[in-house]
Amino acid sequence: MSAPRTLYDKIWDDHVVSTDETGTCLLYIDRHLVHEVTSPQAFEGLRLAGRKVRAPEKTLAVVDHNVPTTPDRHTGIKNEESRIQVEALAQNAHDFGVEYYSEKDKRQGIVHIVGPEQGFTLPGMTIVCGDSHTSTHGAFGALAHGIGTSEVEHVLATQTLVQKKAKNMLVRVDGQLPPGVTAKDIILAIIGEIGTAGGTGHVIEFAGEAIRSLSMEGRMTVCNMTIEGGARAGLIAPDETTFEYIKDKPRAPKGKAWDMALDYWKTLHSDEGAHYDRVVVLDAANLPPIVSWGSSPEDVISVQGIVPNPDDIQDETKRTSKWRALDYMGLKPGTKITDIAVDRVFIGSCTNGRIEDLRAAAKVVEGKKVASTVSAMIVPGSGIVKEQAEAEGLDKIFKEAGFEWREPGCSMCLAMNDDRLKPGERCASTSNRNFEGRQGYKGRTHLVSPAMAAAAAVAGHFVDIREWK
Ligand SMILES: CC(C)[C@H](C(=O)O)[C@@H](O)C(=O)O
Ligand code: SF4
Repeated sequence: MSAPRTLYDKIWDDHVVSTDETGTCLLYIDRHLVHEVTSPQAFEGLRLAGRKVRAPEKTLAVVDHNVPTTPDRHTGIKNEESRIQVEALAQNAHDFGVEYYSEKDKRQGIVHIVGPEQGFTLPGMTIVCGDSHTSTHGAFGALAHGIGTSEVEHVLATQTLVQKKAKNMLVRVDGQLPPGVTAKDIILAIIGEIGTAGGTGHVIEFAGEAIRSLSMEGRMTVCNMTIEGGARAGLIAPDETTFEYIKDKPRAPKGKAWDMALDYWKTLHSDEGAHYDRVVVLDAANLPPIVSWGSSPEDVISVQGIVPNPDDIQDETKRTSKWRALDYMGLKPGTKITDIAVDRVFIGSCTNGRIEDLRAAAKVVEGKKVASTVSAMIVPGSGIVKEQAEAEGLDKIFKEAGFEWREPGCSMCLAMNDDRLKPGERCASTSNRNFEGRQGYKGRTHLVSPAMAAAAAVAGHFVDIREWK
């Protein structure tokens, strides 16, 4: 009998092409997702070296960060820099024979939402993208890494990646989530617990009853933010929920190929007794809805809590940095979270821009109105999500409540397109990053779940979704 292995060990072993004397490996890459921000120099490198893309059929390109999300976007991109990046990807995809979803394609959207919904993301695969939130795809039991631009070029040219193996970490979330508490709250709580460096050097496998009970959308939310916890990647073993999600997706294996794939996928779980270098255990039943108060995703607290006092922190560097965060956020220690008023609400991003997220938000706002002091928008994560939401009438619910209903893209998750906060504006956001300037110069971000963001839009301040009527 061979030694028991973790899910990470298994996928790793199945993809190692060669190992050198230092332990550095060449890994075979099954899928490569490409967006406009991190690919122009990579394609240029290929061009200069006279190289081709090694496996165009394993590569998929889509624009997301720079595309406008306003209904008039078919008239073209006004911002010069954004337009150049988007045009470059279109040209590169054409020149190198890579499938490409432009902003006019219904399948366009945020790269990490598009991959899974096309069945491009499958269990057991190695998946890369020049984007840190590639960890999202780990929800399918795929080993999914974010990579840099020079690595994008390497993968385009060779379909391999140079990697050293990371350590194994297990995060087990036992029990069942209480009503009103979501996958977003799970991952925010985990990051609050382990800190933004907590996963450094590790691949995190998420397991336990609460994780198993999550839908694929919820699992993607959890794996998406693994990167905010410092880990190389996040993983969840595939199960019936996974297979059910994948089954009819356009690029999923069909017929005999499906049966064979399923046989393999069912072996993709950690063996009994497999070794983890670190184990963290949380109890889902104790989790509240969570709100971030500072400028790091580890700065989190229960919605029933108060803004903490940095003076209670022993470590001086940390104390100074948390004071700075409070100053940036315009908050005082002791303020009740539910007394914090918001100016903007953003529901979208690769963390929470999927259909289930929009359903959760719509349920909260149905028949209600966005507060007069708040400007709020919903940005579906992809054209497919948008179409599904419209088929269910969610767009009407949102529009009647006073939300803007936008076209798909990264939007206000990061200030790289026209959607951004003005200096001093405070936003309840379903995205994943809250560092200074992330959503716009001097903008203030509070990370929350879709239901919590929706409730804040209506109330004008944070409210405990568990008490929502
Ligand atoms: C622009 C891109 C390289 C970046 C990332 O890698 O994550 C972006 O998606 C982000 O979320 O900050
Ligand atoms: S939605 Fe945000 S986090 Fe996701 S890829 Fe786009 S910018 Fe990055």
